[in-house]
Amino acid sequence: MTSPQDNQTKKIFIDGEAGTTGLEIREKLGAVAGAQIISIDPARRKDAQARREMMREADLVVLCLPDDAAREAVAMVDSLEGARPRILDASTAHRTDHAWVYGFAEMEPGQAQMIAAADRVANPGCYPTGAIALLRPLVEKGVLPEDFPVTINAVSGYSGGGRQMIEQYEQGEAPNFTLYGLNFSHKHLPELLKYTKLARRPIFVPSVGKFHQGMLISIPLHLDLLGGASAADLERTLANWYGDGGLVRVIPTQEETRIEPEALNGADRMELRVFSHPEYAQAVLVARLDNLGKGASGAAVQNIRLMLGL
Ligand SMILES: NC(=O)C1=CN([C@@H]2O[C@H](COP(=O)(O)OP(=O)(O)OC[C@H]3O[C@@H](n4cnc5c(N)ncnc54)[C@H](OP(=O)(O)O)[C@@H]3O)[C@@H](O)[C@H]2O)C=CC1
Ligand SMILES: CC(=O)N[C@@H](CCC(=O)OP(=O)(O)O)C(=O)O
Repeated sequence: MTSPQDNQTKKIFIDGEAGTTGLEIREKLGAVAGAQIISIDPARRKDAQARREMMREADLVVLCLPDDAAREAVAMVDSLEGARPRILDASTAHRTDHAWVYGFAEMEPGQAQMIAAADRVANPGCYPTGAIALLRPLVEKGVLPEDFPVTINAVSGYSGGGRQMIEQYEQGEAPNFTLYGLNFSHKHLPELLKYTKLARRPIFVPSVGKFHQGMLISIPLHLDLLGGASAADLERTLANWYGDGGLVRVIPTQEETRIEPEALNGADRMELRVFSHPEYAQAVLVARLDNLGKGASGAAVQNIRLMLGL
């Protein structure tokens, strides 16, 4: 017999549950009332038939897979007969696909409602979460011209590279610090361009350091090239956009002159700051988040709750 309680329970299959992001989502969903995780036999976690069976049973399929495997998983859902689970994809595969809703609830008014109603939601990338949060309000409000030459610097903990990179670091086989993306073609650029609304391709210089998780995204600006906008204008625009008490918060910098990436580890929120010097007319916008939190599993659980009304 089914109780009303059971009727409200939503079944969630995490394809890639054993990976870095999958494990974190599973753990966080344990605390969400009404979320029932249906798990695959670990011995069959890459078996197409076993995965299809789970997909058929699920209300929502969460993909925590490499891009190609995520595309294959979507094709598997599409080929199911008589079942149409909704999909949340944590990979890069569908983030700029018009048929998918971008899963950044705070990106602009109405986005959370679009996520709640969507069949297919793409979870944002970790670096784009910070850069889009800083840039989009400024572009939309006309404070930053859309063709402004923007450079996005960023540093991530090594868990951002998934299981393989974690193993390299933990076996002592990786350098302390590495700049990368120096082919100007990092996989996040299409997503950065589309959702910042910048018309000029930004220069994106990511880096990875010898710490497990945590992330900073920083964007230096010469304010005299901004047509009169002051650092206070930038901060006010961001503060008005995000308001108080949400997961994206604008923090006044006061006397701070440094910031480190690990302070939000384990948290699902993100902090935005505008560092500046009035005399030199220079500013640096900084976003701080946990790449595994608001940059991955935190955003995923936020989207799961929106999609399933939990
Ligand atoms: N780590 C992070 O900070 C972030 C990650 N993401 C995205 O989330 C996705 C997952 O990343 P992450 O968790 O870090 O990666 P991991 O490598 O840690 O995990 C991926 C998991 O998928 C499994 N897998 C691979 N191919 C298949 C397949 N064909 N069928 C079933 N399972 C498969 C892997 O198994 P095995 O290890 O045995 O190959 C592994 O368990 C990626 O697309 C990534 O871009 C998004 C935001 C941030
Ligand atoms: C340190 C590191 O390697 N980070 C990854 C980004 C994280 C990732 O692959 O996930 P998302 O695209 O879903 O954010 C990279 O630069 O490819």
